[in-house]
Amino acid sequence: MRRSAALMRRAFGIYFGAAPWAAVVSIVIMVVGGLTAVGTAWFTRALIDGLSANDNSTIWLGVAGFGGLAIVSPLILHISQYAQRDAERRVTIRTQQELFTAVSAHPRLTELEDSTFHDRLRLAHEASRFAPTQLNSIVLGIGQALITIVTFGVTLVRWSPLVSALVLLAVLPTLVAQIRLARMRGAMIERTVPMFRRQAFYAALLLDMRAAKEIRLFGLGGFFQGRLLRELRAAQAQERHQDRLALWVDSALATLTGVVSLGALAVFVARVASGQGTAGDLVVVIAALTALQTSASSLVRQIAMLGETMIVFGHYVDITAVIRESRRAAPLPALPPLRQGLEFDDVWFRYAPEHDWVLQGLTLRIPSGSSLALVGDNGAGKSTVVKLLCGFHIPDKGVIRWDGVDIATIDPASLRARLGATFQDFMTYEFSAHDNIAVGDISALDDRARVRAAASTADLDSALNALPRGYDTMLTRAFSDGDASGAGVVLSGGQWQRLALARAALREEADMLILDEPSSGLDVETEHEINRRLMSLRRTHTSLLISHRLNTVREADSIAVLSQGRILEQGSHDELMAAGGRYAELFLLQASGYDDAISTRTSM
Ligand SMILES: Nc1ncnc2c1ncn2[C@@H]1O[C@H](COP(=O)(O)OP(=O)(O)OP(=O)(O)O)[C@@H](O)[C@H]1O
Repeated sequence: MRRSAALMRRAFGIYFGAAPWAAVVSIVIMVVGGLTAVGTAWFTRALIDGLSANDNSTIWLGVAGFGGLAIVSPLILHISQYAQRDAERRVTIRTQQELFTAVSAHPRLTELEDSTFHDRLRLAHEASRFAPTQLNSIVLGIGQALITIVTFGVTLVRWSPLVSALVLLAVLPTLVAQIRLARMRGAMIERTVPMFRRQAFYAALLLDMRAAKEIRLFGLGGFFQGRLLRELRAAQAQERHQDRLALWVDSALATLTGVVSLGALAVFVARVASGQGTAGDLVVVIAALTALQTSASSLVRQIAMLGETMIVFGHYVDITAVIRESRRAAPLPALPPLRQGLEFDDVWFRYAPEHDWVLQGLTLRIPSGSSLALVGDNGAGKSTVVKLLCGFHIPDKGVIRWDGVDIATIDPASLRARLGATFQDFMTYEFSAHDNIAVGDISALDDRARVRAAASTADLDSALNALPRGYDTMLTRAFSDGDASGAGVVLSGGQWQRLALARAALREEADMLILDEPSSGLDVETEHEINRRLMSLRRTHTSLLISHRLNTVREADSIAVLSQGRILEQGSHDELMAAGGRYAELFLLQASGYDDAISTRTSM
């Protein structure tokens, strides 16, 4: 009950805050609308009785009142529709802003990688678009139905309290049934969310430009479409089952209330026939019975919808609670510039309790101003080290220290402001080339010189200048953003990689540079050139470099080999080669590939 009250308060807070005028208009309309039905009945009665009694003043009262309502009622309908739609637009802006602030407010990735969280997020997203407005309409609808019920109820009670009580009691079973049906529907909505989410995933996949090549080459269109339809059918089957149940229950209960109303009508007709009322009275009674029946069933339906909408809106409120929690929480301390170094101290980590350990007692130190290269087999945990360093996850055991301070205890945003990074799975945004680089440090959005300098560091400046609209060229063909020339281009894989490097280079003030596989897609010449430029960047920064191409890591101050979640060996290139361990083995294996190629060429 307390939760329901809190949800209602929140919904009204959003609605009244976003569209106060629409809120006031809708309340006025609710009252006027609630009185319209009884007004129409009473003016009709005046008209009929005036005509029967040849009483001109009563006739004119009936005509004026009836005519006035005939004009006002449609007007009310139009104004209320306008107010409702305008409120919807304003509420959507507010809720979208709130919802996405909440999503971005999650400082770690742990929750975002949880499928249950995504199910709730989908419900919250749906609720954000309709729930506050719908809850407001429902409450107003309930108010309107109650006004109609009370006004007609008073009329009927004057005629026969017993029959009136029976008519109202007949609504009770419907009320109970509708509340149960609403709960079942709420549970059904929660059950079908994963199916609709999958269906949306397949739909997005079938429309995704990046997936288009593989879908066509491997002939996956029909296969994905089949899966999409399978999810949709499964979800719809649950909806259909629920709708059928509601149909049976609603039909049975509607018949019951219909029979009761019919009985009540028979009683009143008999009374008028025996001279205990006028024809006009009978009109009012018929109108009252009809209005009571429709208002009561509308009331019941609104109460049921209230329950269903609150279940969905509850997810919105829970998801956005993170905003208020983060406002209430004491601010975490900010991180000072790196002076001594960064240290992983016996760090253990796994992505979920049911998963295997990825890091098993990792101990590693990167002194300030030095460069450390991390190498190791696929799946050894190198990118995981980067994610922990960026504070996306917190170690299960052990500590990561920045100048001796546990990074789990400081503000993640201040940590990230001190890092420049290129991830292995970097993003390719469907923006212009300029914006694609500027996202690396959004303060550079209007600073063309800084963006160009960063592009130069990644050896990309001349390639971007050569594009049809230079740095303003859209790096996509899916959006034109007002450029009717259709000059959007798609960069090559290596060019994208250089662009991702430019993003990292944009943060020239960052204390630490993290490069996760920065050169895997580069041609040899570019790799050499970029290495040369990055080297100067690395000299001025503390850096962590991850690469499978061991010729790119040999200049690092220290090289650490990661294996089975801990450091197997560490030292300079020369030290590790002299030690003849895993690094030396891998280096010689890669070098022998080049030697074979060279000897094949010279023997030709
Ligand atoms: N988000 C995640 N959720 C669950 N498991 C994950 C996640 N990311 C990585 N893993 C698992 O953690 C292990 C280490 O992955 P990681 O990406 O850190 O390896 P890596 O050394 O960077 O590999 P590569 O050289 O192939 O890039 C892998 O077994 C991987 O399946």
